Amino acid sequence: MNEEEAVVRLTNLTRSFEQGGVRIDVLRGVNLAIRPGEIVALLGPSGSGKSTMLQAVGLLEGGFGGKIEIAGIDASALPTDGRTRVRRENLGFVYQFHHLLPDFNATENVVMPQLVSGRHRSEAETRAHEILTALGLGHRLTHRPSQLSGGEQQRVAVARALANRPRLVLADEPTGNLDEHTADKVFAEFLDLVRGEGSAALVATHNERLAARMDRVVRLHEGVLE
Ligand SMILES: Nc1ncnc2c1ncn2[C@@H]1O[C@H](COP(=O)(O)OP(=O)(O)OP(=O)(O)O)[C@@H](O)[C@H]1O
Repeated sequence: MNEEEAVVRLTNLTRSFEQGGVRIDVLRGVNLAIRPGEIVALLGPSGSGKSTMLQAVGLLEGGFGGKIEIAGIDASALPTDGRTRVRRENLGFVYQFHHLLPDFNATENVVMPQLVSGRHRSEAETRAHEILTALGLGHRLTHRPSQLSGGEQQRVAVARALANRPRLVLADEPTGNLDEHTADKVFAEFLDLVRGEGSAALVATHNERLAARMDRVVRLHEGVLE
């Protein structure tokens, strides 16, 4: 893979935390490159640093050593506003808990990030309806999160993450809060949608079964990928 090809390229990524005078080296030199459209499972035991790694790639926090390139841009070298722009233009996020805005309905939750990115409202609404319908929520467009089931809430969160057609979706246990049957269904829909949109994804999970459905599996062990 040449430099231009990677959606994300991590080179010697490190992160340490200090707590009560004790230093923990969570990431000790992580290297990873993800191709456009490639869906990668990130496995590792609890506390191995999966969320920390996603935070690094998501440009959500500082304090990391090494290099984080997103779509060929060295984001680790950018000031905060530059990182925000790279994040908005390239990344979508799905978390274990949906983090939807409680006072806004499903459509509005999916419209919001598009408005922030400068899309016109009518276009954003069309896109929200298209993507929510693709996820089987055509009959739930005006429901608020509290009026939706857990699986439906998580589908709205998936729609929100994909709304801006991100090059890379970052997902942290995206179905970890759902029962097994619903998790399997929502996860299959998530994968279909990501594949259909041609986005790449990095998905942290404990679930080997879900991991096996992705294109590649990487494992965090003692601060490095194996
Ligand atoms: N802000 C912080 N301050 C101190 N330690 C932290 C901080 N954030 C994370 N850690 C530590 O870093 C380690 C990795 O945490 P992280 O949440 O990345 O693991 P994880 O693999 O995502 O775990 P899980 O699967 O349980 O979600 C843990 O030991 C955690 O306690």
